[in-house]
Amino acid sequence: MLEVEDVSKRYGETVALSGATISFRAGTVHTILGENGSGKSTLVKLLSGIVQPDGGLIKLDGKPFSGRSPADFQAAGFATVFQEVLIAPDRSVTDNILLGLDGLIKRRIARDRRRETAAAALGRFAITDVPLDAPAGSLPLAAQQLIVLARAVVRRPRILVLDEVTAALDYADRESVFTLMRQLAGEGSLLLFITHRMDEVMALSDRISVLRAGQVVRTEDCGGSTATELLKAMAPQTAAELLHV
Ligand SMILES: Nc1ncnc2c1ncn2[C@@H]1O[C@H](COP(=O)(O)OP(=O)(O)OP(=O)(O)O)[C@@H](O)[C@H]1O
Repeated sequence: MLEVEDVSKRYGETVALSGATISFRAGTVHTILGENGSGKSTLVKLLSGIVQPDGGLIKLDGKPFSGRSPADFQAAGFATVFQEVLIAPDRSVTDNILLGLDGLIKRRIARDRRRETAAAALGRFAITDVPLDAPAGSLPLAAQQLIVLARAVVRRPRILVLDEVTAALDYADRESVFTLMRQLAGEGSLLLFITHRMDEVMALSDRISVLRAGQVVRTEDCGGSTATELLKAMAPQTAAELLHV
């Protein structure tokens, strides 16, 4: 469904990604595992149109995808939830969830349906009650994280990229987000899940790619390696220190 082929990205002297090749399948949760600085966020930015690769190709449904901007990627069915919570603090929760959607689907959602649409998106996974009319900036970080997740879900993306999104959430909401991810994958979407939490990786993933120093060092089905083997692939030095191997 989605392929990243031999993709490279440098920032000045720093090589953030080097010859990265990963094939992603529809209907799967595909986890990208890597240490800080391994290139995960760069991959996320490439797959949301925020940065362009220096070389290589992104393919969608077997054809080169030439999107150059976030709007192009959104129109092609991508949605990304970033590590940093991006909200319009003075706007209501409803406005924040529907932000940009009116333009995207080329029609305005009728006024009376706005709250209903926002509530339905949140209702798919949020356990914590999030007041729809409150200014989003007045709410705790965890509620803001739920808002940006709902903003992605309401678009019904084919490809949903979640970059370290569970850190701010409490246990119940986190579990519920995981259930949603499995549901969306079951409905045929591709879920790209960026994390460095091994417990989440093993519980959720269908496929796993490991990034190290900008390179994809392996892609395999979950269960192909133990958590220890994945840790060794991701961070050999840390693994050696922790495991005395
Ligand atoms: N805008 C930038 N300018 C210069 N260097 C950058 C920039 N963005 C990323 N880098 C560098 O590129 C490399 C890969 O960074 P990236 O943020 O993709 O890694 P990451 O795995 O997402 O790390 P983290 O988990 O800390 O977000 C790092 O060495 C980083 O310092």
